[in-house]
Amino acid sequence: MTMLLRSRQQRELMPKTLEGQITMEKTPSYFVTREAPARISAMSRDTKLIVVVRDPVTRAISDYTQTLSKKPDIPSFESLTFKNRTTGLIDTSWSAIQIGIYAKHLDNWLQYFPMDQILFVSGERLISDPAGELGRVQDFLGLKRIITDKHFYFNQTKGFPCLKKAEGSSKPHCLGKTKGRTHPNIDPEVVQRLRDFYRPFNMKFYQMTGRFFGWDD
Ligand SMILES: Nc1ncnc2c1ncn2[C@@H]1O[C@H](COP(=O)(O)OS(=O)(=O)O)[C@@H](OP(=O)(O)O)[C@H]1O
Repeated sequence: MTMLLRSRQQRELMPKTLEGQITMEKTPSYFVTREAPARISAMSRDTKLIVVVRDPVTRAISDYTQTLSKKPDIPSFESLTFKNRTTGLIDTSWSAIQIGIYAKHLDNWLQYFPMDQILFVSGERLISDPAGELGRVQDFLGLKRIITDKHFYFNQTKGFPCLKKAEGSSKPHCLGKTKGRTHPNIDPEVVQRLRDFYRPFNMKFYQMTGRFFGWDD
């Protein structure tokens, strides 16, 4: 569901939750949609919010890779990055770049939700230590730590951790074909320019969340 609904409509679409159950909904665009915090807060002020974030530069390239897979004729990443390549002025209106300005989006959410109702999961740690990251998610949701490192194995071919057994099955489960696509090589100067661009926003984001995500090493 990518469309944002009015709070009453949205509540009606959500399954009924019994005592002891948690209803979850996942929509990537909520985090960057201006109206989302007000509407979700109107639906329920107690909603807990979980956001997976990764290095905004890699995120932008991943976003571009996804679009490229659907529209192979789009201009290069390098040309979309700049408003003016000569002056190095970055096109912050390009969604692939805009979405990675996490501190700005978080500011918008903090108008409606306290920080302790928002959990940021590290996309990098989700790959290198899935059980550790999911431990944080379970704690945040007030759940027992049921999912541990025993549930995962690292699949070298896929380059991601996979579940040893999928829910209701005895077979392993890995991420689908559209996850972990190979990214195109991007001009290192453009990557560096983007690193410089994001650094102050990343610093602000680390400060706001109290977590150092390590994107600026
Ligand atoms: N579990 C887990 N751990 C770490 N990384 C993950 C995970 N699931 C998805 N991904 C990566 O996120 C990128 C986009 O996937 P999404 O599932 O968010 O896609 S979507 O926005 O819902 O369409 C996509 O990035 P790329 O690998 O760069 O294409 C996915 O690989």
